[in-house]
Amino acid sequence: MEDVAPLANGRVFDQARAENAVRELLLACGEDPDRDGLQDTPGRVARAYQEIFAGLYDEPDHVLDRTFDEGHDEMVLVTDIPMYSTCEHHLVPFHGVAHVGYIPNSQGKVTGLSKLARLVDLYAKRPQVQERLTSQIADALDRKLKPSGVIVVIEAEHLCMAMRGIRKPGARTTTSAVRGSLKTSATSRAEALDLIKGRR
Ligand SMILES: Nc1nc2c(ncn2[C@@H]2O[C@H](COP(=O)(O)OP(=O)(O)OP(=O)(O)O)[C@@H](O)[C@H]2O)c(=O)[nH]1
Ligand SMILES: [Zn+2]
Repeated sequence: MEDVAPLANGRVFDQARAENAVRELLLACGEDPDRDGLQDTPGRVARAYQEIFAGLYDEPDHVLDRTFDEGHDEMVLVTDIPMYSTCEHHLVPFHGVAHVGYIPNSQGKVTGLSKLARLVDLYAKRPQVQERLTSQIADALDRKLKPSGVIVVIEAEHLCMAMRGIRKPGARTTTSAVRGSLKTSATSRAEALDLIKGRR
């Protein structure tokens, strides 16, 4: 792999800089980055961060480029999409599941089901807060599919609240974002939430 890999969206991942930063962090913590066991760590951590933040280099709208006119104008909902993201305050993971649904527009414009999970992954692989992650997924669907309604619900555990700080492992945060008819119609929204809650 080249040291500075040019990636989409005008951003680059600077491997050498990231390695140096990890080495500095180890030194700052009082560790010896040259001891056996840590020698390859800066390179490894840098490569891991390139993967963990891969969504910085992708254009979300491209995920939804392929659409089909299926004439289906009722709810499409994918639940329990596994989600791993990184809290931008502490750079530790928050993880859980995302539920993503939409009601196609009157032309019945739909996208592939996997694209909903791809969209979750793309935005999750950035430094994030859960609220923004949830809205960004909803807004991308709204923008590209121009659906009648969108709902995104994310349930996650934040390791910054579990392994440090307030130390409440198991505490779960739920966020939702609704757009269009799923925002304006309490009945449609209740139907979607029932499908999400009753999925097991
Ligand atoms: N709203 C929101 N807050 C988050 C998210 N992830 C982490 N946080 C919170 O961000 C806050 C940062 O608070 P600070 O007081 O600046 O940082 P801190 O001293 O490390 O806070 P503690 O975690 O309470 O120890 C904490 O309350 C975290 O729980 C998120 O996705 N959404
Ligand atoms: Zn945090």
